[in-house]
Amino acid sequence: MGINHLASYQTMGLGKEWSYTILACFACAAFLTLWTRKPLKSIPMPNGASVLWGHEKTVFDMSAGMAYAQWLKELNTSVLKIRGALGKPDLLVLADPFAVTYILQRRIYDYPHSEVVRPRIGRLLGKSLGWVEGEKEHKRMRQLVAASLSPEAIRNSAYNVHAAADTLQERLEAHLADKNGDNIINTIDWTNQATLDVIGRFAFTHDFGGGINQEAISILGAWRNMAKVGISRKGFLVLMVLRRFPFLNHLPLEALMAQGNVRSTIRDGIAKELIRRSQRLPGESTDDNSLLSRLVSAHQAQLISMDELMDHVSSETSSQTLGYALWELAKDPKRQSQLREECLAYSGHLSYDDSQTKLPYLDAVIREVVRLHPALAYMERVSVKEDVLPIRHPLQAPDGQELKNIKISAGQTIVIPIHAINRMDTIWGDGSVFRPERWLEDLPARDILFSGWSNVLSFSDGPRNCVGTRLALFQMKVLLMTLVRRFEFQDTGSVIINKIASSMQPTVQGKEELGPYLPVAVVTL
Ligand code: HEM
Repeated sequence: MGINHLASYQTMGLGKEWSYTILACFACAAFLTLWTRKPLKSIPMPNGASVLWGHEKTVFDMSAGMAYAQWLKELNTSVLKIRGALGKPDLLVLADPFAVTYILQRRIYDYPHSEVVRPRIGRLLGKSLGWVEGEKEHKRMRQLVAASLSPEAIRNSAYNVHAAADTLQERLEAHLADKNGDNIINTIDWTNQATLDVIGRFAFTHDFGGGINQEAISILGAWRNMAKVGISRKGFLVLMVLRRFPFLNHLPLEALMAQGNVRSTIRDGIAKELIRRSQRLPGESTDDNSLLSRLVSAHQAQLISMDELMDHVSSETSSQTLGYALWELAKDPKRQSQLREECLAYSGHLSYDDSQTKLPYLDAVIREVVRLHPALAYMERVSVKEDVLPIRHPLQAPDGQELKNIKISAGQTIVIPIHAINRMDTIWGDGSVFRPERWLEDLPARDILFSGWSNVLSFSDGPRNCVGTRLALFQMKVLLMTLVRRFEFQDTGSVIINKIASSMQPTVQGKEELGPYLPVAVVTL
């Protein structure tokens, strides 16, 4: 190990002694791993693993999700393994529909989040629905949250989404009138403000002032700092070290503290106040079905803790997806006009029911953006016991035999490369192309499609799929419709490289130091 790597650990805030401890741990771990490395021996592996970082540095260096796509294509396989960083045992990468469906739909409680993802969710969002593991506990939390995100709940609260969309429109109009010519915006900033505004109004009956009042600035600022650290080289090092040595999760590292800051900003800043306002006397009846109201009632009935209660202000995923929608449309003026025409032909605010059927092109655009730009580029899970995974596409073992399933041992880390799966040419023909029309044509043959919402994995699948899917889709439709009716979006020519900090973060090539940035030019119509 060279001096530079030692220096890198020190810049993470670990200090010299810790750095030496980690290096010693690494040396032992690497030795043990190489000595005991037996499982997955018939699974293909790409070339190019480095001794120190395995294949994981390549995954980090390339635009998010691309390395998996490249390896799956090169090896002409739907299952592969990659070398883990710092001597971590090989990771199994699954892009096979049978294996993925088996895990997500049938055995999800045997495949909890990996040891690095779970503490991260805990730090970011607290011990909320996304964090909880175990069937009983998860079902309890899920039931609690799901009713507040049902079609009925969204139908009844659609006016909140409309109010946030109107505010966004007014603010952008004012910004463009004011700036006089400076019309390039970072879409992510604007969509972050709008989706925070939606979740505040929808779930917490709380006004974030269009996403720009002091509370909103603190929350979005904390998210941004977390993302900036997460996408940096330092963030990668921390992630790899934590994954290899989970006990380090409890150290005061800057990258971890940045995640913790997001949560404490939410907790200390607004969550307490929201709860205080919503407290009602025990036994007092209510037909209020809002998320906050249900959580507060559950808290009073001691069904969930104060911690669990404070963990539901999250809107980043919808914001990023919406940002990518504007960026794709900016690069494709013809399709943008087609969408505008359809949206202008619909008068007034979009109702939840109409959003399901009345605007087919808007629906197709949203499906296409969700497919091409999944907010989570991949999911990591760990098997709790030995298992045999079914696969649709048999593998060729080195001895020439056909493998029709994969034996895995307890503790096996599994990567489900959502981004690569969603773009597979073997399913879509032109998987990397933005072509909303594919959703208006016949879909590919059923037996090659994955399951999950709209046959893509962006909202995951099975009992732990995204419980907020309906709200996410409705708000993205309303916000996008509002924007394209009033503004034209134009390409700036910037090359976008996607990075990951919990979720997908677009950056401009050569300007990565700016953090998440997805520029488009905007003109008021
Ligand atoms: C485009 C927007 C969104 C995308 C792409 C998305 C994607 C996902 C994915 C992939 C998961 C599974 C994560 C895993 O198991 O590791 C998930 C879970 C979850 N999502 Fe979303 N999400 C979005 C918006 C939302 C919204 C708006 C809400 C709530 C208001 C929400 C709430 C949740 C919750 C609570 C879970 C955990 C569910 C469980 O474990 O049972 N999401 N989401």
